[in-house]
Amino acid sequence: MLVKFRAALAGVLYCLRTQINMVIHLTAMVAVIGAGWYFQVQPWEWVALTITITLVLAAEAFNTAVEVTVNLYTGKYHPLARIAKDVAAGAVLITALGAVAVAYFIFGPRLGL
Ligand SMILES: Nc1ncnc2c1ncn2[C@@H]1O[C@H](COP(=O)(O)OP(=O)(O)OP(=O)(O)O)[C@@H](O)[C@H]1O
Repeated sequence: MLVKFRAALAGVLYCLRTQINMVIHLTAMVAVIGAGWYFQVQPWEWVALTITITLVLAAEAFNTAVEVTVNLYTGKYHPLARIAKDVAAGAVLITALGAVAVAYFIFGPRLGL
């Protein structure tokens, strides 16, 4: 069990070491938590923020897994490799847009937007 946990942790650390986007997402997460604390958001809003942040980070991790898997399969240009990576990146984009929407609904009114 501990071995599996260590392997999963190694996967997260790999993402942090190699993916600048993961660092950007984590920075945004810290900013959102700070804003939530500053504006004293409601418990249900913390739930929405937590789910949203988790989705974005998980999507980025899956995106990294897809990239590495495609690179393992081929180092050459292949239309399917492009599609696989583009779709995985698209999944991250979808979660990021959702995160912007959630942030807008929660912080927008407090910022007078
Ligand atoms: N083997 C390939 N064949 C065809 N297109 C590819 C291939 N590898 C990458 N691409 C294209 O280049 C884009 C960027 O690929 P890359 O592997 O650099 O992803 P990335 O998101 O920039 O990853 P990283 O965060 O590691 O830099 C992909 O979204 C895809 O459109």
